[in-house]
This record gives sequence, C-alpha cells and structure tokens, in this order.
Amino acid sequence: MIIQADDLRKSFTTKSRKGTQTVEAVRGVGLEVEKGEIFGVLGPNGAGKTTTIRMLSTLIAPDAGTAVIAGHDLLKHPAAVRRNLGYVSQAGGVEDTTSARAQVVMAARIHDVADPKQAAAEVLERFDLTEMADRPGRTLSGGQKRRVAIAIGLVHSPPLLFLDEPTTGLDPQNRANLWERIRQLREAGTSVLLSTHYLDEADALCDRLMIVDHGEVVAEGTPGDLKRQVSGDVITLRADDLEKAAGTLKPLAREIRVDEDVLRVYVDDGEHTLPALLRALEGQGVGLSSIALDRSTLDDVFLAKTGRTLRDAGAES
Ligand SMILES: Nc1ncnc2c1ncn2[C@@H]1O[C@H](COP(=O)(O)OP(=O)(O)OP(=O)(O)O)[C@@H](O)[C@H]1O
Repeated sequence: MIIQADDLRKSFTTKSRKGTQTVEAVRGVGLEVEKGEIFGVLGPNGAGKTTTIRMLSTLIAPDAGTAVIAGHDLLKHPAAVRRNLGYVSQAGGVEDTTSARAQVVMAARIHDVADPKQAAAEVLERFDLTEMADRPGRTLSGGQKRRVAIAIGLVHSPPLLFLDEPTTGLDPQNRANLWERIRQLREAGTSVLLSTHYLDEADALCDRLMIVDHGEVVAEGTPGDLKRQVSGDVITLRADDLEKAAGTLKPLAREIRVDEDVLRVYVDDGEHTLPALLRALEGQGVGLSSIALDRSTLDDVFLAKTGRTLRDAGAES
C-alpha cells in the first residue's frame, strides 16, 4: 500500500464584510492506494479533490484524520513523505521567463538529487522535451507545459505522483498523449493519484477510483465494479423467435424483458456474457437480426449515489 488515509477532514473559514463563512471542504475522506496503480478521485468542481490532494502532499494540514504515505506518517514525518512524492498542481506551475530545463534542474536541486543536470536531462528526454527545453516557458504549447510540470514533479524519481486535474484545458490529442504517458509511468512502477472531473478520463485511465461529492466519498471501486453496482449492462437483440430466445437466455441473465419486437437481456457483465449468449442462441437454432451491448457509465453511478448527474453537479457549484 502506498497511501492509506483515514477520515481526513478540512474546513476553511473566510471572513468578509458579510461575516464569517465556513466551508467543510473535506468531510471524512478515507482511501487506500496500492503500489503501482493509477487511482482516481472523480468529482465535480468544489467536491474537495484539490483539498484532499493538498493534504496528502503535506501542503496543507488536515484538521483531523491520519495518513501513511510510502510508509511514513503524514503528520509526524512530513519531510519523509515529501521526499517520496511528486506533486503537479492544477495550474501546472511552469514559469514563463525561465527555460524548462532551468526549472527542472531547480526542482532537482530542491530535492537534493545527486546530479541535478543529468537527472533533468533524463526526465526531459523521457517526456520528449529535449528539443524545446532551453526555450522560455511562455513559448511552449499547453500540452508541452503540462509535460514540463510533470517532469518537474518527477525529477527526483518519487514512487508516488499526484496529478491534480492533469488534462483540464487540453485538446483531445494532447489529452490522449498525456493518458498514454501516465500509463507509461504506471508501467515503470510509479503509483499515480490523479483527480479529474472527466468521466471518460477516470474510466479509461484508473485502475480504481473514488467518487467524491460535497467533501465525502460516495462510491469506490474499479470503473467496472462501480458500473456493475448500478445497473449492469443491457444486451438488446432482435430475433426470429423472441419467446424461444427469452427462454434460452434466462439462465444467463439477471432479468429479461420483451418489448414489442426487441428482447432486453440485463446482465452483470455484458462483455463476458455476450459470447455465451450467442452460442446458446445458435445451439437452439434461433436466428438473430441485430444485437447491441450498452454499458452503464460512471455518470449512472454518480446519479445513483447522489441523485444528480456529474454534469449537473458541476454546473451548480
Ligand atoms: N483556501 C480556501 N479558502 C476557502 N475555501 C476554500 C479554500 N480552498 C478550497 N475552498 C473551498 O473548499 C471546497 C472544495 O474545494 P476544492 O478545491 O478542494 O474542490 P475541487 O474538487 O478540487 O474542485 P475543482 O475541480 O474546481 O478544483 C470549495 O467549496 C472551495 O471553494
């Protein structure tokens, strides 16, 4: 386990002319991240994702709760925790006037890396930044800047990397490119905790994730587990003999419904049931004219747990 956190809490109190206002940003969040996995924190704006990551990376102190990160107690040994993690903020933290190389070398020096120049050159090369490494930060594209920010976070080779909304604002091509690089980090053994408010990102990238809303965890599991918890998958088919098809498929399904000329077969795991279903129909000589598999999405999970879609939740905060 690279992160084990229990009951983290954080409130912010702000004073203005209207009086004192307290926001409970994180209300008892616990999470466990295994070594070598990509773990996602999915939630709408204001859900408490950044606050959770900032507490875990020692940038702000929790009001309550405990965490052990890479074997070190967050509250008792924050310096040891910091040595073991890289943190890439939402804004990215790339300066306009200094070159990418100088910024990565500086980060290596801050972390006491043995040969800062060499370490910087290696991480810049790994992120395909060597060519533009000596240009000022402001001349880099959005995708390149994001890669520099990650290179800064990784130059001391930490076993754990925090990425706060790493692809927000990137175009689809740069997003896909960054997803691939994050997967490569996992292949190289780095554990990654990332926050996102994109459903497709959590689904495509995360081994496991938790969904947070109003500072609380509302669901946790693999993307597949979470989707199955809600409604499973539905296979819709048209056949020459629907009654016979329904009888044949009954043992494979959670529920079967005949709606006029289509048969809806509700199953836990459509991808794995589909081949068996096709074999069973063929064995009984049932002719198919069409078949489709619809899977539930993480938005269905969010809706089931909160009564709102993730998009609505984002719009209201
Ligand atoms: N320093 C602060 N002072 C006052 N309130 C804060 C502070 N930081 C966060 N908050 C409030 O705490 C809540 C959670 O914020 P947080 O940034 O953790 O959410 P988030 O899920 O990361 O959202 P986003 O996706 O918009 O980054 C919000 O209501 C926010 O306004």
